[in-house]
Amino acid sequence: MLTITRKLEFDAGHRIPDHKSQCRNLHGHRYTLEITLTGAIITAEGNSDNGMIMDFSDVKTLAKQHLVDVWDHAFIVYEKDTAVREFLASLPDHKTVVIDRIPTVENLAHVAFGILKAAFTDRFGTGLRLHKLVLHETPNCWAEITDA
Ligand SMILES: Nc1nc2c(c(=O)[nH]1)N=C([C@H](O)[C@H](O)COP(=O)(O)OP(=O)(O)OP(=O)(O)O)CN2
Ligand SMILES: [Zn+2]
Repeated sequence: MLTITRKLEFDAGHRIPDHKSQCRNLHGHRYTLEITLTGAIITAEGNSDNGMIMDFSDVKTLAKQHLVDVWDHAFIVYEKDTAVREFLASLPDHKTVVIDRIPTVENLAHVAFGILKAAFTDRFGTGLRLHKLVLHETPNCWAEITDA
């Protein structure tokens, strides 16, 4: 299978409320996101995308629009983490993203995959689709999710 991969980075805060150790504290990461796409190579003479599955700059634009700019410098909080949600709500104009699961790297990868799958699927009528997403929480810890 032929794939292309675009890497992007963003910063976000989170906590894992039930964690046995340090991760129950409010803290943040510089996340690294790798988006792997597959699809037919575009063949359209004279077209800027000719010979590409998708222009890397367009991958970046779409990923920023749907995910990266939404999560960058946000605090990502579990909807049932009431104490933190109330605290964040008390801060004027705070950028908060509420998700329906604990923001572990596994769950963030799952949520990100759903968002980006919808954004990329068959955008050009070439069978374009999100094949794989890798989300690094630290240089040593990451989750990978592949289209079933
Ligand atoms: N399976 C998971 N385990 C842990 C997660 C997670 O999302 N999924 N998250 C954390 C912490 O939030 C943190 O992101 C990881 O902290 P840590 O283990 O300290 O990672 P480091 O890379 O900084 O570890 P070093 O020992 O310094 O290499 C914890 N567990
Ligand atoms: Zn963490």
